[in-house]
Amino acid sequence: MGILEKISEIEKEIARTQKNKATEYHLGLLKAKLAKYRAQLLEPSKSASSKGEGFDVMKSGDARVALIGFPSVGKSTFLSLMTSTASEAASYEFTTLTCIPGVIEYKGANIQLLDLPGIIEGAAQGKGRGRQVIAVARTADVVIMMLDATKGEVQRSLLEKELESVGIRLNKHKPNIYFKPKKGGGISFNSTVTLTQCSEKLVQLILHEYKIFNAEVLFREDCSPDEFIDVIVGNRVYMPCLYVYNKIDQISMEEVDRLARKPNSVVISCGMKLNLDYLLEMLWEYLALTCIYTKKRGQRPDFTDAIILRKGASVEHVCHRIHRSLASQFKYALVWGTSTKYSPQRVGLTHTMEHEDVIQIVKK
Ligand SMILES: Nc1nc2c(ncn2[C@@H]2O[C@H](COP(=O)(O)OP(=O)(O)OP(=O)(O)O)[C@@H](O)[C@H]2O)c(=O)[nH]1
Ligand SMILES: [K+]
Ligand SMILES: [Mg+2]
Repeated sequence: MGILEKISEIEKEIARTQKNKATEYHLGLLKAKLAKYRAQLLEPSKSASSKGEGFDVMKSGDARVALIGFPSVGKSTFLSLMTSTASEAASYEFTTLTCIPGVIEYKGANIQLLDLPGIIEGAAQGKGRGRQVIAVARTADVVIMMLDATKGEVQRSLLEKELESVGIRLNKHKPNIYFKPKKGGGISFNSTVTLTQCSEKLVQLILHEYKIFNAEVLFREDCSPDEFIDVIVGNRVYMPCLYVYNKIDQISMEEVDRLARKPNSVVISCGMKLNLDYLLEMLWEYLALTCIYTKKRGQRPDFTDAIILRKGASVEHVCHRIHRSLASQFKYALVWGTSTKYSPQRVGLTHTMEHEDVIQIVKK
C-alpha cells in the first residue's frame, strides 16, 4: 500500500470511529500514525521543491504577510490596490503563476505583502504550485486567507486542512507542554492541570508509536492528543491568520453581516474599495508590531523615523536597534507613553515598551 492509500485508510477509520471514552486510545493511536505518514509524505519532495523553481523572494521590511487563497478570489487585485506594485488580475483562474512581492506602508512600518498563485485542494501533496505556495506561507508573520464571499464555506475549510496537513497551525498558540526525550529512565509523566483529553496511558501509546521510550513529559495545559503529537513532531508553525472575505459587492447585506461576525474575519470589496482601511487596522493588530520614537536630550522626538519592533520588546531591544554597543553603555532611559505610569519615567533595560512610546537613552 502506498502512503497516500494508508493515509486515506486511516482517515476513513477515524471518520467512522465514534468518539467516546472507550475509543479514546484507538483514536489517539490512529492520529499518531496519520501524523507520521503525513510527515513521510512531505519529506522526499520537500528537497525537490527547494531545488526546483522555488519562489525565493527576499524578506524585506518589518514583517511579511502572505496571501493564500483559491484561484480568482482577488489576491492580485488586492496587492495592486494596497501597494505600488501591479500584479496582473484577470477573470480566469491561475492568472498569477509566481510570487509577487509588494510593500504596504502603514504607521511607519514597511509590511511586505506577497501575492501568490491560487491553491486548490491537494495543494499540500503537490497539486499545482501548492507546495511552493505553502512553503512561502510558512515564512510569513501573518497569513491572509482570501476567500470569495460568493462561494461557500467549503473553500475555507479545505484551505485550513491543506495548511494543517503541513504543520501550520492557524490562530493557535504553541501547546504548553514540556517535552524532553531522554537516554533512559522510561517515561516520566506529570501534569499541573486536570486533563480531560489525554491520560498517561494515551501519552505512552503515542510516544511508543514514535519509538520514544524515554522522555520527560509535563502537561501545563489541558491539551488534546493532536496537540501533544504536534509537540513531539516539532517543526510546527503557529501563525496568526486573518480570513478576508472579498467581493462583498456581490452578496446581500444579511450575508455580509453574517460573515463579518465570524472570528478572525474581515469583509471587503476590492472592486468597490470597501472596508480596506479596517482590514489594515486588523492586519496591524495581528502583526502586533510596536513603533518606538527616539528623542535626544533637549530636543523634540523624531516622529519621522520609528523603530519597529515585535510586541513585548524591551528597552534592550531598542538599544540593539540603534547601535550594537549601546546596551553596554546604557545607564538609564526616560520613557514617555502608555508603558509608563508617569511621563517621563526612568526605566532600565528590561522595561517593556509599548506602541508609540518615546524613549531617550542616557549613557554611562
Ligand atoms: N465583483 C468583484 N470582483 C472582484 C473583486 N476583487 C477582484 N475581483 C475580480 O475577480 C477576478 C479575479 O481577480 P484576481 O485578482 O486575478 O484574483 P487572484 O486571486 O489573484 O487569481 P489567481 O491569480 O488566478 O489565483 C478579476 O476579474 C477581478 O476583477 C471584488 O471585490 N468584487
Ligand atoms: K485570476
Ligand atoms: Mg493572482
